[in-house]
Order: sequence, then structure tokens, then C-alpha cells
Amino acid sequence: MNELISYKNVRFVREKNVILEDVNWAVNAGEHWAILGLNGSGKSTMLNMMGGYEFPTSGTIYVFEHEYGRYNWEYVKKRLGFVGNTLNRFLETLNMETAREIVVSGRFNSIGIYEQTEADDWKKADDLLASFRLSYLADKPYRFMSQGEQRRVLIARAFMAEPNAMILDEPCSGLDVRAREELLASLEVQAAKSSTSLLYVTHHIEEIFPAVTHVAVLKEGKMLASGKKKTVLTNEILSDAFSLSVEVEWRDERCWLKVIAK
Ligand SMILES: Nc1ncnc2c1ncn2[C@@H]1O[C@H](COP(=O)(O)OP(=O)(O)OP(=O)(O)O)[C@@H](O)[C@H]1O
Repeated sequence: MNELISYKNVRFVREKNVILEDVNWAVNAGEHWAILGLNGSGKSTMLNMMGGYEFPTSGTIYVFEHEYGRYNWEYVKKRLGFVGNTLNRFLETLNMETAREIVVSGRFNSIGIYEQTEADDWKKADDLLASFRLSYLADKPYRFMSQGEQRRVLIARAFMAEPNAMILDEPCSGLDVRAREELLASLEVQAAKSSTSLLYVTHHIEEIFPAVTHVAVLKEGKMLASGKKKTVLTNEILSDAFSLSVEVEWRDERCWLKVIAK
């Protein structure tokens, strides 16, 4: 499977408001994407469509070569990981569990372990914890972890099912600079190790870690630009996207934003 995700002329209208218009986008195996755009530009709506939470008003969406609306979507959802910046609905269960238990539960796409686990599952969870440099937390309950540690545990959990693609929706929001850098370093390692394509949603270009290969920029529901990161992360495109005069500075495969004029 080469083309993992494809949006063709996708339009989405909610209560007479056009939320997405003429969105064309394709993600191929081996690519890692950042999805950029101001608040309300349509990023979450666009990505929620992959999980089947929103249905395009017109246009077509293919995920893992299956057309949305013409296939049993439960199978597709199993191959798609999702990590938001909050799992509050499940907080009570999470709080009781240790890092190891939470990571193992990712094998069954559940919060809480309700199925038989094998020794291999625990070994894999331990390997993931090591890869995220979280082994020291293995037996610690979630409620006693820092916010940054909690986020990394949830991301490690999402890798447990080895999804074909994983949506990371603003995973660094609310984290301090050190916790942010630890999370990004973990993603960098994981991007090199696993075959999961990462789809990283953010407002901040500073979070685009070196392994990200492509960037999509949304503005007011339209795809302003998409393609290889160096061709998209330019002064012109970002100034347009943010409606602000900005300059991009590249350093060690990371980029930083300077505001020139408001
Ligand atoms: N449940 C909803 N009901 C009505 N309008 C909504 C709803 N969810 C989103 N919208 C509107 O749809 C548009 C796109 O929102 P969306 O959440 O997709 O943007 P976003 O780029 O993800 O924003 P953010 O960065 O703030 O998360 C916005 O105008 C928003 O107000």
C-alpha cells in the first residue's frame, strides 16, 4: 500500500457555514506530515473525517485504499491511531493504571485491560516505554506523572497497535519547553523506528521535528499549500497562513518563527 490517505475535492458544510472547501491532499507510506493553520482553519474537522466522525458534504476520502462510506469503517479505524491532548472522559480509569498497563491496553484499543494479555504484549510495552525513555515510570500510576510524562505514555500506548497512520492533535499544548523537547525527541526516535506515518497537528512551526517530511497548511478551510516541508515552510506561505508578516529561520533541521510586523 503506497497511498495511505487521499482527499479529493472535499467540501464540508455545517449549518450553512463552509468549513472545508476544495481540499485535495494525499499522504504516502513513509511520509510524516505536520498540519498547520490558525485556530478555526479546519485542521481538526479535516482529520476527524478520517475517523468517520464527520462525513464530507461532497468529494471523496480514501483511507488505506478504502473509500469512506463504501466500506466497514471499523477496520479502517483499527489501523488509525489517535492521540489528542486530553482523554478526560477516561481520566478515572487512567488515573488508577500504571504506565505499563496503559501502554499494554493500546494493543486492544481500549482504556483499561479487558482482554487476555500475553507475555509478548508486556515485552512490547516495556520496549515502547524504553524507546520513549519512560522505563522509570513503568509501575507508577498515571495520576502521579507530570503532564509531559502522561502525554508520552499515551503516545507510546498508541504505537502498541502498530497503526498505519497516527494523528497527533496538538500533543505539546500546555507543556513547558523541556517537556515539549522530550516529547518531540521521543517522536523523532519513533518515526525512525516504526512504519507508522505521523500526522502532527500544531500551530507552532517550532514543533516540527526533523523526521517530518511534509507540511500541509490550512487557511479558512482551504488548503493553502501542501508538499515537502522546505517548499512549504517559507516566509511567503507562512505570512499568508498566519495573516502576519513572519520570517522562518532554519537551524539543525528545525525551524523557528520571527514576527516581523503585525
Ligand atoms: N461542533 C461544532 N459546531 C459548530 N461549528 C464548529 C464545531 N466544531 C468546529 N466548528 C467550526 O468549524 C471551523 C473549523 O474548526 P476546527 O476545529 O476544524 O479548526 P482547527 O483548525 O482544528 O482549530 P483549532 O486550532 O482551534 O483546534 C471553525 O470555524 C469552528 O468554529
